[in-house]
Amino acid sequence: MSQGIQAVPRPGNESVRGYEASSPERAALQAEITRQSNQIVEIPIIVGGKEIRTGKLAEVRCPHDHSHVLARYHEATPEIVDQAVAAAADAWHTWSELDYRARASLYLRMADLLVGPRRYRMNAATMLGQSKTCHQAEIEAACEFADMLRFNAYFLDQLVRQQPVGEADPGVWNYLEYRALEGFIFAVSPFNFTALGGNLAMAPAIMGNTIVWKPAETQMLSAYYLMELYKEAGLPDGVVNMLPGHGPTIGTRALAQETLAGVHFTGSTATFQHIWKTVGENIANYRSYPRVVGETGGKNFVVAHESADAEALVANLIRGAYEFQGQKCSAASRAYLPASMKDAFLERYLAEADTVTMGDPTDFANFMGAVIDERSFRKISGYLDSAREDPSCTVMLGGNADRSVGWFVEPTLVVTDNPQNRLMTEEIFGPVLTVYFYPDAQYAETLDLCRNTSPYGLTGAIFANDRLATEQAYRALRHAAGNFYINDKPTGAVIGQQPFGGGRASGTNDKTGLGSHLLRWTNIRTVKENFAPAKDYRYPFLSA
Ligand SMILES: NC(=O)c1ccc[n+]([C@@H]2O[C@H](COP(=O)([O-])OP(=O)(O)OC[C@H]3O[C@@H](n4cnc5c(N)ncnc54)[C@H](O)[C@@H]3O)[C@@H](O)[C@H]2O)c1
Ligand SMILES: N[C@@H](CCC=O)C(=O)O
Repeated sequence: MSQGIQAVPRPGNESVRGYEASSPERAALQAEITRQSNQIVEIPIIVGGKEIRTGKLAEVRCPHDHSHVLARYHEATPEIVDQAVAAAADAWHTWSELDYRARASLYLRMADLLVGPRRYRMNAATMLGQSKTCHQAEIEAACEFADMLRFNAYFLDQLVRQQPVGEADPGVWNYLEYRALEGFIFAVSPFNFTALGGNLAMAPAIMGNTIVWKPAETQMLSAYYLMELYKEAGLPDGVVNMLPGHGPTIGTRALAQETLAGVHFTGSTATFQHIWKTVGENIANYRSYPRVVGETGGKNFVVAHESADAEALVANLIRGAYEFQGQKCSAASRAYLPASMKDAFLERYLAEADTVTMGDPTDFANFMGAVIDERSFRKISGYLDSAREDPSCTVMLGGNADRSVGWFVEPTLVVTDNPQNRLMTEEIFGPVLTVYFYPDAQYAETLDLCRNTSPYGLTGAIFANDRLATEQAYRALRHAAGNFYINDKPTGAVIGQQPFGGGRASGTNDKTGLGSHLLRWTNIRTVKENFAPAKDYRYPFLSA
């Protein structure tokens, strides 16, 4: 455990670069975008550090230019899942035995590599492959993942220092050992955050666990570069084994393994519920009870009180609803605004939203790119059709989608007079904000309505200047959001500052960015050493 070693330094958050015109970072990023645009990467399966090619290839294309192929990846088969589990088991013997200080040190080095020489590679891959602007890529693929690596090293160090607090009996020494779980962790990541692809594997790995990682199909380019980063930083082979391919094919085989020790998932609620159910059905076949940690969807709200600052409300709704095309689990998706504000709000919102630019995100003039793929495009288009056809809805802005070059969906504002409309209750995962204007006098009822409308509990925000109104919302919405914002957008949580996650249908709320998260990935052993063991079984009351 080496608690005598100097503590891991307390990290700060990595500074976000601005990419202003003629800045050196803009030039460097543009050069890297050009380089990556002019190649097609062949992505292998990586198991035990070895590259495997099945020849069954799938493509990664630019969402904003779907004729542009960026990469081809080899799809894993069920037999390769078995090989990955075996490779993880092999690596476990050395990785889980390694001193925690060595693992922490490796993570700090990895973070420095990421935001140093590999920064533009990760950002460019995220912009091209996931259609993020330079800002959206920078805040997560570079800065957030570096923060995750550094804070996890710090949290690990803090955790192993947590030891029994009771005063030991004379002649006794008690301590805790933070062991790896016995088996492998199945990490499953979504398309929308490169940093999550990283952290879903690397958070359990820092506790000595070894990982079978299944990235999202549409995130494969940045996923591959993450594997390159790990190798370059000196991560031993087999600690993270990457399986590109079809979710259910890989998932079915991985969840059937008797050595499954945990699932670390982020993605949709439906997929997580399926995984949980499968784990439940297989429970008698596992060697231990797998830890199941999952963060899923949201239907995130913004409530404004009549005292709210209208300018701040509009700016934060536009950012919260449309940045990264609304494809954040935290995106503002439903808003409850006072009727007295309606005309002024709409006037300002429409004028501001009219300046929002959409197109190829590698053109630095654009605020938005395209949604991730055809499946997503069709799903969001269905909601736009529903808004147009439903008499309780009026499309005030946008409402159109264009698939001719890329998967583009216009930033959309819908006003509804039915607060139970599906646009107010279901996760859309696209740039669609629906607003319900409530009678000003019904603020308390509206808070109840907001709390009870959706099955999710991820993020939400209150905009108010009146402190009593703020407190009323704080109390009424206590269980409606795991991340609650006051006069701020409900997106953009920062590691170490706003630990992230939600309850209800949104997940297990184990809070990424909080030290206690690592407790889910360790199997603590309590050790009592007795320097003067009893030599007579009789208690004092039995002696003559
Ligand atoms: N709460 C959070 O922190 C958070 C963060 C990011 C994204 N999300 C959510 O993620 C969703 C969007 O991401 P997505 O479209 O990639 O989600 P998704 O559920 O479609 O896919 C997530 C991952 O699960 C895999 N998968 C699918 N079926 C599987 C199966 N049967 N077994 C194992 N793996 C399987 C996919 O291939 C992918 O890697 C949204 O609902 C969003 O809210 C939540
Ligand atoms: N942590 C991110 C959301 C991640 C989900 O997509 C935020 O706070 O906006």
